[in-house]
Amino acid sequence: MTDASTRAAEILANHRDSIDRLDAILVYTLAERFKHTQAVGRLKAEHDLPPSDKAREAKQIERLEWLSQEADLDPEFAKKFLNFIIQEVIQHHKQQQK
Ligand SMILES: C=C(O[C@@H]1C=C(C(=O)O)C=C[C@H]1O)C(=O)O
Repeated sequence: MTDASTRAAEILANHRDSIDRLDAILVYTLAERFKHTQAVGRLKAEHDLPPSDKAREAKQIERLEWLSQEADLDPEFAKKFLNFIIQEVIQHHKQQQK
């Protein structure tokens, strides 16, 4: 291997280490979020509240748009990602009402 390719392999390994740590943060963050949404689902089931709340979601999407711009993240991707999670949460809430 040349010096340049050895250096490139080191840089790649460092980036991948960081990516692995960030993936762990994402998994723990999502798990923590689902713990809270499960608690919200229990509360909704106990008090006969609907599984979804479109007004709350609209506020979250608006905030996310601003946050993504601040963070230099594609806002369309951020919206798709949040929507994907919220749809999963709503399914959980529907299950909790059965
Ligand atoms: C968690 C809630 O239930 C649903 C899921 C949401 C979410 O995952 O952020 C937001 C709104 C609701 O449609 C809530 O009402 O706060």
